[in-house]
Amino acid sequence: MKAIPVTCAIIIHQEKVLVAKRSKSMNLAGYWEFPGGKIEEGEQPEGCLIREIKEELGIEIKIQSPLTPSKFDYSQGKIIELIPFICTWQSGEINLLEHEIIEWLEVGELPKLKWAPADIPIWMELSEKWQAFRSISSHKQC
Ligand SMILES: Nc1nc2c([nH]c(=O)n2[C@H]2C[C@H](O)[C@@H](COP(=O)(O)OP(=O)(O)OP(=O)(O)O)O2)c(=O)[nH]1
Repeated sequence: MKAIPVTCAIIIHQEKVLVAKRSKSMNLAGYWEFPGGKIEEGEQPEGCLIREIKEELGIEIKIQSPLTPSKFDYSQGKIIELIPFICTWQSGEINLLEHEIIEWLEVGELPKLKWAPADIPIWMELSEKWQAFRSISSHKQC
């Protein structure tokens, strides 16, 4: 069965990570994820992610580096291949256009969330590599 490619953004700002809770209108409601979405035909993963983050959060991001994709079989033939990228916040103000809430968390707080299953290997890899990414600089000033 072919996996559905979905990109997601690990947005790092001031040594914290943005996490988003899926809203009632979404599939997997109530689960936490890294924002992003499905790659459309003819799209590259990076272009997809920039588009999705603008659509979901209303901000511009800069893609910094990829992490390892994670495949999860949600059953009934629905396999998601989640393709993560470390990103920084370039410009714009966050506006929740799809998610219920977002939080900025320290990496050590990530295990406490009820995660969409495909995301678990991704935040684990992020935790392992955190020293390399924690101080990644953002153009966005608070
Ligand atoms: N954006 C995003 N989606 C994720 C993550 N983890 C995870 O399992 N998913 C799943 C949820 C969805 O089934 C799919 C992404 O679809 P989407 O958010 O673009 O669109 P959707 O709600 O209409 O999806 P669907 O109802 O067709 O499944 O990937 C994640 O970290 N970010």
